[in-house]
Amino acid sequence: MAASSSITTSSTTSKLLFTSSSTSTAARLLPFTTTSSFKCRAFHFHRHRFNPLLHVHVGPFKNPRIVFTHSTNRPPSSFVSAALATEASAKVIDGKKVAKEIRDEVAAEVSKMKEAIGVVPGLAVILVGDRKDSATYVRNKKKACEDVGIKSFDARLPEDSTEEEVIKHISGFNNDPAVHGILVQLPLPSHINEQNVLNAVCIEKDVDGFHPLNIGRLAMRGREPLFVPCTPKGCIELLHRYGVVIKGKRAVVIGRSNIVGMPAALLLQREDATVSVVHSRTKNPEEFTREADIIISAVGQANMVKGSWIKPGAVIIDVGINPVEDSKSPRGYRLVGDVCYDEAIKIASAITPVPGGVGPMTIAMLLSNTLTSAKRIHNFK
Ligand SMILES: Nc1nc2c(c(=O)[nH]1)N[C@@H](CN(C=O)c1ccc(C(=O)N[C@@H](CCC(=O)O)C(=O)O)cc1)CN2
Repeated sequence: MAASSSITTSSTTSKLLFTSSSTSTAARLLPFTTTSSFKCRAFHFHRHRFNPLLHVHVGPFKNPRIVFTHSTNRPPSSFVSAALATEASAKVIDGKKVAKEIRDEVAAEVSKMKEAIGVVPGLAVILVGDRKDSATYVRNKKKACEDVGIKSFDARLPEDSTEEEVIKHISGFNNDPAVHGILVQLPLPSHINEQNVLNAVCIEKDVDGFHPLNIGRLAMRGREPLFVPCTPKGCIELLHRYGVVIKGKRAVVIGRSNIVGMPAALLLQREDATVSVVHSRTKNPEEFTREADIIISAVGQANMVKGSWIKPGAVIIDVGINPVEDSKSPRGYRLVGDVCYDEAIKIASAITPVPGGVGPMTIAMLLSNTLTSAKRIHNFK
């Protein structure tokens, strides 16, 4: 296996620029990134600069691929072009497809439960304010519930609602036996204390897994959380379903948000990976990522992770969903991940696309958590 240091970066002092807030889910919640040139150049630059020797490597997915090894000897140009012509690309981890499989599995279980004990799982969603993206996610969650036979309840509260009003709605759902899962769509308007609100959800119905008791249990050896946050759970589920071995591997999580980065790191550790967390204060993050067998990136910086940051054969889970200007797109923008996909696909052994990677898994995991909750509450195996 080629040393990852064979692909170096031009900057020796690079630093992450993303904003790491306790609540943000990376770029889902960030404004547009303006990227004049969206093509990633670092890879091409280094490829030519180092005239790397190329050889075939069989990665975890038995995909023949090209691995770059550092050499000062210039290979014959015909060799280079022949090798480039056969350049293999990473396996694409299809989150949309896996999410559909999970939704089908949940639908079958929901119908079995209804038939056996007459109970229909119920999910309550609280939306405060009128953020368009949040309204879309809530609508998608409602539709996903309908599709699998979960009953959905919702409370839509105005932007200027008080914390007490939000908590009153949570209490109503806490006491409603038809509701097995409760989630408060994030982010909340800035005048509302998110911690107070999340603390008010009873842990038995905390299908988002954001209650401090659930996170605390996730962090402790020998303790089990009642629920695991949906996006990080979706990342691990993708790794499992694609047969990626986690045990004993080096994993790097980029970002330390409460919603994704921090729980993703805890989950990887529970799976016996050796985990590093790279964040906005990390100096030279690429020194960590280049050692990683698995990278989960959740920072919200379009194309921040270059090909040169990636160890050949690594598995990349890209949680970032970043809108970048694109005049050719009808919406005027398109979505890209934190990882420079065009570069990474040539170096990694497997990678999630954006869109269609981790995003759809978030809602599939929510449905699965809601079903688990209803089963637990009604002691249905
Ligand atoms: N209470 C919560 N709030 C938020 C969560 C959460 O898990 N719980 N996560 C995000 C938003 N989110 C769900 O709420 C979410 C984000 C993105 C997707 C998704 O499927 N994305 C698509 C692209 C969609 C598009 O085209 O715009 C994809 O990646 O393919 C689903 C759910 C913040 N808030």
